[in-house]
Amino acid sequence: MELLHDLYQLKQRDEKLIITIGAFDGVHVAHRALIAGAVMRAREQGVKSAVISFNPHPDTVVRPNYPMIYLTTLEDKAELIAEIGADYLIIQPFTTDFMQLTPEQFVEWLITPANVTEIHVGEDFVFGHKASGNIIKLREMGKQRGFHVHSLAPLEVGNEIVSSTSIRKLLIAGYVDHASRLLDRFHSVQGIVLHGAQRGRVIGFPTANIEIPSNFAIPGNGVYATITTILEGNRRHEYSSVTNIGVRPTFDNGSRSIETHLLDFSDDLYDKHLKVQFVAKLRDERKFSGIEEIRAQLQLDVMKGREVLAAHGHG
Ligand SMILES: Cc1cc2nc3c(=O)[nH]c(=O)nc-3n(C[C@H](O)[C@H](O)[C@H](O)COP(=O)(O)O)c2cc1C
Ligand SMILES: Nc1ncnc2c1ncn2[C@@H]1O[C@H](COP(=O)(O)OP(=O)(O)O)[C@@H](O)[C@H]1O
Repeated sequence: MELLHDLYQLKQRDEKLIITIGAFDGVHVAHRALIAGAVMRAREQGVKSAVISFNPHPDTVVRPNYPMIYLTTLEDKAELIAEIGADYLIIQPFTTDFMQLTPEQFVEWLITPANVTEIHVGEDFVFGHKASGNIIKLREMGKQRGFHVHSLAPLEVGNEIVSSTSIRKLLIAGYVDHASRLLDRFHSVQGIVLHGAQRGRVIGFPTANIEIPSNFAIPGNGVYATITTILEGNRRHEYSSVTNIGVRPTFDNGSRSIETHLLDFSDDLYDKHLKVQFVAKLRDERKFSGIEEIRAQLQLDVMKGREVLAAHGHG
């Protein structure tokens, strides 16, 4: 897949294109179905497929007072879209000027640089200033301008419509396993390992504390069975792990942290880049009477974590 930042970069190529367009935060099962549909059609016809998305998320510009909580970093989004098989990913900067485009101008922006033959979008797709363009308008414009519109009805998993909003809510409430069914993968959080109070090694469970990324979906406080990956350039080392998100009521009731204990691992992780995938919640965070009691619980957490991860085919 080729990553572009401007549709006009496609102009010189003079290729027929089947495109899909959206914010695609999380690249959840419905996004995947839409993108896979466009990729399949393009392959059938021997033309190229392009995914058009935005950065930052359009909601941050359209609703600036409403805090945005991302499900994916831009890098993860690109990687997930590449895995589906798209030929191009175009990340259009979403600015206040871009937000002002009328639906007609939006479609001109979309189709002028390239030879777009089909546009694949969800049925509820809206575009242009104040979301005044919809699928009916897009079809009308397609008739005039010579592209076909394919729409996908809202996708359900177990009678529930899949949406980035519902996944954010599930994660924040700690339902990481439920969220993973709508994502078709485990939700993950990445960060650099910071120095903590160095209490972990005293308890017998050293924990790598990762910096909490801002504006990102962090699962609710609690203890989770996780898979932690150490990212070093192109190298990735994966470990089973148990992770606590919270304020450590037994000790300091301090600032919120994400701390992960890697199983069958003993090495320095400070300043390393970690990715933690959340598989299932094990329990709520609690206040214990002291080190002995928390140590006994952590041993149980590790046992339970191993069981849960094994049931998911890991470890
Ligand atoms: C799997 C796991 C579960 C944890 N559960 C709790 C908990 O329920 N209550 C609590 O106060 N701290 C909990 N902790 C946090 C420990 O208290 C913490 O790792 C310890 O304070 C070390 O902090 P440090 O990394 O800053 O040295 C948990 C940590 C892990 C790894
Ligand atoms: N199995 C492990 N899981 C997590 N961190 C480990 C592990 N083994 C060694 N470490 C190292 O120990 C550090 C955590 O020890 P800890 O006493 O909890 O200190 P801190 O409070 O600074 O996090 C990690 O950042 C990492 O460098």
